[in-house]
Order: sequence, then structure tokens, then C-alpha cells
Amino acid sequence: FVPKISSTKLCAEAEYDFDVAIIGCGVGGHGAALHARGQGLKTAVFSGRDVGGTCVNRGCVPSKALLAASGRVRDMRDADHLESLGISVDGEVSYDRQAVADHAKNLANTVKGNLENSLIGLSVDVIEDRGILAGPNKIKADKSGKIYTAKNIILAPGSVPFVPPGVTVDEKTVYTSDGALNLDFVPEWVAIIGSGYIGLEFSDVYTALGSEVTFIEALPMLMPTFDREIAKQAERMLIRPRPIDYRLGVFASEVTPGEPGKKPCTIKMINANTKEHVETIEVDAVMVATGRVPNTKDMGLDSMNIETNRGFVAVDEKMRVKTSADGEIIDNLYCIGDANGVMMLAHAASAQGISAVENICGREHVVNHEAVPAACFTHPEIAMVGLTEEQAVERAEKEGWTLGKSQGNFRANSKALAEGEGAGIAKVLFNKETEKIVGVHIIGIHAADLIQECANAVEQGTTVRELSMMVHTHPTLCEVLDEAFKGAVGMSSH
Ligand SMILES: Cc1cc2nc3c(=O)[nH]c(=O)nc-3n(C[C@H](O)[C@H](O)[C@H](O)COP(=O)(O)OP(=O)(O)OC[C@H]3O[C@@H](n4cnc5c(N)ncnc54)[C@H](O)[C@@H]3O)c2cc1C
Ligand SMILES: NC(=O)c1ccc[n+]([C@@H]2O[C@H](COP(=O)([O-])OP(=O)(O)OC[C@H]3O[C@@H](n4cnc5c(N)ncnc54)[C@H](O)[C@@H]3O)[C@@H](O)[C@H]2O)c1
Repeated sequence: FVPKISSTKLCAEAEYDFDVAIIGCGVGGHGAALHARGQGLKTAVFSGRDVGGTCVNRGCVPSKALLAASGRVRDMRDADHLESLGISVDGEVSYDRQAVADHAKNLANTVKGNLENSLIGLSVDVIEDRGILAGPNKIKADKSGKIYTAKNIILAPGSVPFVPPGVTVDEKTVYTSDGALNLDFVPEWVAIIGSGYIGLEFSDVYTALGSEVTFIEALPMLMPTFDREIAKQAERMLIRPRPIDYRLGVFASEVTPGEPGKKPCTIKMINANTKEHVETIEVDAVMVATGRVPNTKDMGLDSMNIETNRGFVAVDEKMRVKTSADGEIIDNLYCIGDANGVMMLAHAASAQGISAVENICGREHVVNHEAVPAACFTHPEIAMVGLTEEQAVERAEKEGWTLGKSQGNFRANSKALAEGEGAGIAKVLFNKETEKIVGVHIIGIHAADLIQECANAVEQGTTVRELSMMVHTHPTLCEVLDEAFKGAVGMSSH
């Protein structure tokens, strides 16, 4: 980064301790801190002794480590798949549960250390206390009580697991993702409440390690937030061939912890509409994956008369805090990441942090959230950017344009077939008049890496015609997208 603003000048002018102070050092706060220093701003971050936050310590990073290790176990136990490649494994494939758990923990610690070093390397002031907003330009350090002043404040306190009423969590037999990531034991039968990202990723881990899974989902379909066609494909590829069953349209109304190996956990279920009791089951463990809530309690929002909506802080498109959803913008106060609820993803939090700093520096910036990709790291992966087909149909109708749809297939892709992984599709949704992409959904091997080309295209406004003329390496999985882009403009791919 090239420093653009002299920090001494900015601080001296208003006699603040810092140009920017950030409350919370998850990936959002960390991204903002690094960018602020890159711009030459005197920067502090209140870390609450949790550098890396959810993503690094209790989220993306350790969960991907568990997915990587369990994925290998699944592959090595898949005798048919191995045989099709000419391989056999003599003897049983086993794993050491504690060593798998340690892999996740060690990785989280390494990444956390890297983040801490990057803050030190760039001379960000890391204040290990929690930060409490204490009025305009003021933050109180929770334990020491010391008041710090900053010209600009960025709130980045993130989120915590949501536990529905009636569910007792002991983080041992009934746990959220926080407890699940410790992998204290591998239950024979685990019920997962909620079939969103976390539930789906953990069903992948558990079934690979030998558990049976029962999903309990409040809505009448599995994976309700996904594009419907992709959710159906996911059911075919990730649910039906595995020891997974499910209950739909039910709430887990009462969940009681058990004792590992001794006493089962009990789950009472009620119909989501009628609220009548439908079933009670006993399982070895229960994972609660019913979404996350903002971590904005007790951080002094009242000191600036900020009204939250279920804890979410309202922001405008430049990440400036508003007093309420339709309230006024508060000067020099920003909120980024999970706490504003715009898009609960690690890279979105960090992009919003960078964007807030750009606005602080006087360069107007808005994150285009429709160009922010997302991925679910199951085997195979699911990835998406932009609108689902259902949302695109609605948008096209409302705005009066024609929706185009084109598909590429993994079964026709040489690289996928070489891997023996020919299942999956890539679906490209586009505006037929402008030929611009409005959404892409991929399920198939390495979908999470493939989606980036599409996210860049949405951000840049690249048309399917332009994409269809761009040369994709052979033989690669990217050719699945090449097939879809060419199909969109009536060209056939080889
Ligand atoms: C199991 C799991 C897997 C996930 N996997 C992915 C994934 O693969 N990809 C992806 O994009 N996203 C993933 N996510 C979501 C991702 O972790 C979050 O979107 C991301 O962490 C949000 O970043 P954040 O900086 O807003 O908040 P957080 O990461 O929650 O960080 C906020 C930090 O602020 C601290 N804090 C709170 N209040 C204060 C205070 N008053 N003073 C000081 N510090 C404070 C908190 O302790 C925390 O350290 C996953 C989440 C979970 C739970
Ligand atoms: N790979 C990734 O990017 C990734 C991975 C994990 C988590 N995350 C993020 O973490 C956040 C939380 O993930 P999540 O999976 O917990 O939330 P989610 O919102 O994706 O899914 C929650 C699911 O639980 C269901 N549900 C809610 N209350 C229920 C109840 N009482 N009984 C039964 N079902 C109920 C919902 O209908 C929904 O299907 C998400 O916003 C996601 O973006 C991302």
C-alpha cells in the first residue's frame, strides 16, 4: 500500500489519539486495520484477546481443516471410486480423532499468529481489552476504564451462534459450531438442527468419519437459502447416498443434553406451523446450526442512541452507522461484518472493512454484494454468486427483462472425468438483453475455486458473449463454465 494521508497531520488537527479505532479484530476488523495503516492512518484495534475472531478461531479456518481431513478419509474409504482409478487400499482406513481435532486447532493457532504478526508488522496499536463505545469519537477500554479518542470508529464485533428457545447447550453433547470444532467425540448418531451452511458442512465431516446424521429443519425444504435446483442436486449428491435422514417443517422445541456413551440427548419436535408435538427422538449428540446473531450487546451502542434490529446495526451502503433502520447517519461511525447482517461471510466482512476505510479517506466506495461469491465446502463443493434462479425470475419480471439460463456439466469435462468426479453442474443466469450475468451456481468438484471467474465477471459487468470468447485452459474444470458461457450465446463447446 502507498500511504496517502499523513497520520500525524490528521491526529494533530483534531487532537485525537487515533485516526481510526476499530472495535473487534475478526477478519473484518483485521482487514480494516491493515488497510487503514496502508493509508498512513494512525490505527488502533480493540481485540478483546481474540485476534482472528470467529473465522480464524471458531469458524472458516478450523472447519475447513476438519473438512480436509475427513474428506481424505471419505476418499480413501470409497473403494469403488478408488478401483475405478486402479487403486486399492489394503486394510482398513482409520483416523485418530484427537489428531484430526489437533490439526484444526493448530491451524487456527497458526493463522491467528500470522494475523497478530501482520498487525505488529504494520504498527497497528492492538489494545487487548474489549472496546465500549462511550459517545462520539470515544471508546472506553472495558477493564482499565481508560478512554481513547478516535476521529473515526469502526464497529466490527461480529456474531455468535443463535440458540433457539428450549434448546439447552452444554457444548459437550448438545453443541453449537463452537463446541463441534473441538471434535471431542465422533457420535454414532448426531442430529443437526438447521440445514444451512454450517449444518451441511458438518454433515459432510460427520458422515465421512462414520456418523449417521438426522437433519431437523424448520422450513419445508432442506438447504432453504440455496438456489432450488442446486439444493435438489445437493440432495442427490450429498444427502441421499449418505447415512443422512431428515425431518422438515419442524422445530426442535426442547433439547436436553446427555452424557457421551452413557445417556442419550433428547429432542422434542413440534410442527413449525401448528406447534403441535410431532416426535421425540434420542440421539448421541445434537449440533445446533440455526444461524448466528450479532455480538452487539454491552458495547455501548446506547451512548450514541443507536437502535438495533434484533441486535443488527443498521448501515448505509458506505457502511456508515444509522441510528435505526430508517434513522439518520452518524458521522464518523461505521459498522462492518456480521454485526450489520448485510452478508455474513468472512471475505464480505473484510471487503466492507476496506470499503469503510476508503470512505474515511474521502474516496467514495460501495461494496457490490451481488458480486461477492460464497461457497459451501462439502465434497463436492457448492458455490454461488449473485441471485438464485428464483430471485432472478422475480427481478426480471419486476424490471422487465428476459432471463437467460445456460448450463455446463461436469460429466462432459475431461478433468472431472479424469478425477472420477463427473457429478455436478454450473448454471449461469443472465439478462438476455444486456447479456450480463446476474447469478451463477455451481455444484461439483472445486466449485469454490471455479466461482471466482464468475464473481469477477459480475463485478466488471463482463457479458456472457465476452466470456464465451475468452480462452479457458484445457483440460481444466474451468471448461465447465466455458461450456455454459458458450451455450448462453448459442455456440457449442468442443
Ligand atoms: C463454523 C463456521 C464456519 C464458517 N465458514 C465460513 C467460510 O468458509 N467462509 C466464509 O466466508 N465465512 C464462514 N463463516 C462465517 C465467518 O466466520 C464470519 O462471516 C466472519 O467471521 C465475520 O467476521 P467479523 O469480523 O464480522 O466477525 P467475527 O469474526 O465474529 O469477529 C468479531 C470479533 O470482535 C470481537 N469483539 C466483539 N465485541 C467486542 C468488543 N466490545 N471489544 C473488542 N472485541 C470485541 C469478538 O470477540 C471477535 O473476536 C463461518 C462461520 C462459522 C461459525
Ligand atoms: N462456507 C461458508 O461460507 C460458511 C460456512 C459456515 C457458516 N457460514 C456463515 O455462518 C452463518 C451461520 O450459518 P448457519 O448454517 O448456522 O445458518 P443458516 O442461516 O445458513 O442456516 C440456518 C438453518 O437453520 C434453520 N433453522 C433456524 N431455526 C431453526 C429451528 N429452531 N429449528 C430447525 N431449524 C431451524 C433455518 O431454516 C436454516 O435452514 C451463515 O450466515 C453463513 O453465511 C458460512
